[in-house]
Amino acid sequence: MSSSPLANERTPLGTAPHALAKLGVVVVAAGRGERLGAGVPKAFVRLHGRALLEFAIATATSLPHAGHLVVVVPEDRAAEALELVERVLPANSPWEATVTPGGRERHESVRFGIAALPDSVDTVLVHDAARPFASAELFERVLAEVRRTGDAVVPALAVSDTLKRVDADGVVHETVDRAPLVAVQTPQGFPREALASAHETVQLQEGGEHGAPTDDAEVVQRAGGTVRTVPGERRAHKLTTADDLTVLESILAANAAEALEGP
Ligand SMILES: Nc1ccn([C@@H]2O[C@H](COP(=O)(O)OP(=O)(O)OP(=O)(O)O)[C@@H](O)[C@H]2O)c(=O)n1
Ligand SMILES: C[C@](O)(CO)[C@H](O)COP(=O)(O)O
Repeated sequence: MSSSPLANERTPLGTAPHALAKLGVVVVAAGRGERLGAGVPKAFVRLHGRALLEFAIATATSLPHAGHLVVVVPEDRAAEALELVERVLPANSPWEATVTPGGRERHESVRFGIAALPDSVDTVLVHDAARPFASAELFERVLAEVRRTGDAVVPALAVSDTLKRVDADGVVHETVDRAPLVAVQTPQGFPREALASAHETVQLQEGGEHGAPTDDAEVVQRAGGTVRTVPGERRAHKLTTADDLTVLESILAANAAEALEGP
């Protein structure tokens, strides 16, 4: 960080001055976490004394690139998020950071995040704060594939359970072939222009036959773009319900030295 993110009021919530950033990372942390029901947004849930958002910021800004990080948070959490950014980013970091308010739906928060990136950013990784232990290697794998292909890229894991189609009463109608199915994670990577214009297109279509898109790959696909996959990883597990806390605790224990390393 070239100076404190509070030093320059470029957005309503504060920003650092920016140089020639080419990589942008948007960490979305503005969800309400209703399925978890912790009483605080998931990004601010603490594991071993640290907010989930802190882990995501630390990993994103550990990438060996000069980049610009945008953290998208609920408006009333902006000051807390700025404090986290200041704590995590070392004074000599090549990363600059902006905190900006989110929207009602995830795709709106991403759109606001993209808008807060400096013009010099040409490639964007969008990451859920709710996946705090996605590794730097995963970020690099996605980024390399975006730059190699010029397409959108998402991390994907094979589905390991047998899948059934059921009706509203829970009665099974058929077994679904799982061979062509994958579960996708974040970070998801995109050429900036493709992502920004896809979000504009989807915003105009809102209220149409499709519901709200749940990830950015879907946004790009709806706009006619190609989305590729790279191998995902178990440690990029998402906090969705209370059961996931146990999974995240075990991932943290398995990667404790690295994940709990102080700034
Ligand atoms: N309006 C929203 C909704 C979601 N997110 C972020 O998108 C990620 C994944 O979303 P999800 O798991 O659906 O989070 P929540 O919306 O918080 O969860 P819930 O649906 O249970 O309320 C999270 O890091 C969340 O903070 C966001 O920035 N803005
Ligand atoms: C973006 C995401 O993490 C990809 O799996 C996911 O779509 C988040 O939203 P969800 O509604 O919990 O699937």
